[in-house]
Amino acid sequence: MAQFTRVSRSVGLITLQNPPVNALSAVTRQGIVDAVKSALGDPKVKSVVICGQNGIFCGGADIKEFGTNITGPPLVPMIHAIEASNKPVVAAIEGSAFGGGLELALGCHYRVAHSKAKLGLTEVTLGLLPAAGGTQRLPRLIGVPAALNLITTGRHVTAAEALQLGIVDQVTDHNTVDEAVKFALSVAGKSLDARRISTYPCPRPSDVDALFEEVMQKVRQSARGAIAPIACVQAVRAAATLPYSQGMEREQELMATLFTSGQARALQYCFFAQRAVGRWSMPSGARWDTSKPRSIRKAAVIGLGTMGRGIAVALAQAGLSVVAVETQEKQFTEAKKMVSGMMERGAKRRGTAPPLDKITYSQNIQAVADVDLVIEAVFEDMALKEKVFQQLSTICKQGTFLCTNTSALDVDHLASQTRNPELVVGMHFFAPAHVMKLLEVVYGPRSSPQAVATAMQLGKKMGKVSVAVGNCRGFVGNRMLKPYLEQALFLLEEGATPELVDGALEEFGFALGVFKMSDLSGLDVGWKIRKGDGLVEPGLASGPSARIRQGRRYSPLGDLLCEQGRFGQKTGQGWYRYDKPGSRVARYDPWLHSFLEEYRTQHGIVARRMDQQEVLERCLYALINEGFRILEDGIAAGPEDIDIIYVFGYSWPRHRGGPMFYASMVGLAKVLKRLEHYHQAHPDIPYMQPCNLLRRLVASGSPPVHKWKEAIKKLRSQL
Ligand SMILES: C/C=C(\C)C(=O)SCCNC(=O)CCNC(=O)[C@H](O)C(C)(C)COP(=O)(O)OP(=O)(O)OC[C@H]1O[C@@H](n2cnc3c(N)ncnc32)[C@H](O)[C@@H]1OP(=O)(O)O
Repeated sequence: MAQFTRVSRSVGLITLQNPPVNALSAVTRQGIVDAVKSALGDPKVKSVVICGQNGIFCGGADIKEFGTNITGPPLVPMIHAIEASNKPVVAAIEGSAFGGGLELALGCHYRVAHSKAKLGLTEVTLGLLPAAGGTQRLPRLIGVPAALNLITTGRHVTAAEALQLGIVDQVTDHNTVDEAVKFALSVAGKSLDARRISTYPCPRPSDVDALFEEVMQKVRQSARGAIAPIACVQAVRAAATLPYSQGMEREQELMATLFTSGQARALQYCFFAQRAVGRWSMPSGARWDTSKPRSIRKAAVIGLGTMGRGIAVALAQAGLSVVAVETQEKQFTEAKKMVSGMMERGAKRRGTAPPLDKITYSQNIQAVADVDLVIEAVFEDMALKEKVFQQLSTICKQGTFLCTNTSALDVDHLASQTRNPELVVGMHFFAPAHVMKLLEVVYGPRSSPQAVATAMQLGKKMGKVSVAVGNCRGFVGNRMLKPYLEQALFLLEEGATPELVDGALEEFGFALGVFKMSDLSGLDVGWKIRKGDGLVEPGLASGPSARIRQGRRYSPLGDLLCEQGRFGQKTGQGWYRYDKPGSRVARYDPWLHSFLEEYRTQHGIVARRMDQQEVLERCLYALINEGFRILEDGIAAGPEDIDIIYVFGYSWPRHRGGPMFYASMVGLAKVLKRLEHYHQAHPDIPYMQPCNLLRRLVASGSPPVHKWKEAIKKLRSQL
């Protein structure tokens, strides 16, 4: 709702009251319409201020209403009535003014913002466009290039930048509402002719066609198949080329196509899923709201390889004191230099001072004796990690949380090396750890709720999206990646090329296809793991049995490349060829293609043609099937956890909502049918055998993704 009061005798104050973010729900819109009517009808009111309660102006349209039959007064005429008012209306912006919130402010005649406020037309991040006049007013106010930048990215601007761009008229460090009231008193009775943005001519760039063509090309490239940014460009083009009323019609038309699109549903699902993962629970019944985290002031990182360095930087940037330990001399010297460089570059980007003094370095593990939490990031070797955990358990003060950054190893086994296994959890960061947003917090059967709560809170402090998951080989992300990578190799054996597979996945929306990604990460990483698992058999025996290992189909292609020293980008050769070691542009490699042909001949495989559809189905459905197994095993609490891991850690295209959401959009029955088909065709690939949970969900009528958690609980209780 919205409340109308009169302050300073002649200022009508309209306060949006819809906690927590004053979203523009039907009731709130009705409240605003009524309050504006009261203010304009009150002869004592000479000017009006619109603000939001609890320090936040407005979080925009109520996203929860989008999937429903929307009632109440629409935003466009409501904002238009405010702009058309003959009494000056001032927006008092505290906290956030996002989406429809900023559009409401743009309908006001003046805007006063607190210095800490953030503003943005964020609709594009939800698969929409600013359809309450935002695409038509903003370019008229700040010009086409700046408006295009804000509208197509949805980025948040600070009050200072908003002032510089001309979005706000005044920035204050004081009480924003008081300042806005003063402002409103000062403009009462003044002409509003020059204050209604919709009446401004849109500044027309000299060569509109060339500008929009260039922007469209850039946006298409970065959108990776998302349609909303493209519609945003089209809407702004309408502002630059059409009168306001026709521009508004175009805005509405474009919005109508987006509103019901699967992409908007996917992006809105991601918005809520990202928040839902913070409300974690464990099979023991422990939960986010009943488990109290401990405050961590001083932390240690053991091992300053690539991951350890990134983790140390992330901790220091979050304001913690960090003890960084590396026992190897060469790595120690190199790491100190690298870490300082990373912090300096980060600080330069943010315009702050680098927190260099937050980190102390040591070559002696004893230096961690007084820290509150340790993150072990040594080489991925169980024997080495066991030793580190045994040492930590004796060195650290009572109650220190011991965390491992392992990406796949058994967290419970590491816990068993310590005196207090309840203090042990996994904190699985993604490279580069100071940049990537995802953190998997892995609990073992003995991890205490407090240890999980503490790791989750620490992740939040570091600006991460933290997801609590159970302990199994590869946890959620890497466990699901295995069948995906495996399928890609099998496709190559059967006749595909890295270009075909990567092309299909990149068209689907991944930033990099599976082979380019492997070249980037380094092929030797997986090779070492496979060697450890006893899967690698050097030499190339022929015949089908050479491709069966441990009773299931196996492709040695990756091993054969590694045997040739082809480790990917770092060696200049992998699945592609690079101009020199370390180069990033993947080029077609004739050697690889002859190698694949030779391999097929040697193994009696007749290459067949395959299309992008098969590539997508085999790679993605194998991954999704494993996702269902993870849900069945209770390793992830719900589909949202899996989806957020994939969107934030594995570049799954956000506009497709994550693998489990994608499966629900494709239709569970179809996913099941295709898995059955591929399993029949390839009975030696166990990953293709449809998971029981998937079968049971289909049998129970394929409930929508937001009902899976409940359905799984019910299915479990029937067992
Ligand atoms: C056409 C379309 C138009 C006109 C639109 O306006 S589309 C909506 C555009 N608005 C946004 O994109 C803003 C979305 N919200 C945020 O970015 C943030 O919530 C915030 C910056 C406003 C506040 O952040 P924070 O303080 O961290 O709080 P949370 O993000 O955790 O949010 C708190 C709860 O509020 C729910 N919420 C937030 N925004 C909306 C909204 N616009 N509609 C409905 N609900 C909203 C959010 O989901 C949290 O609730 P729970 O999920 O935890 O129950």
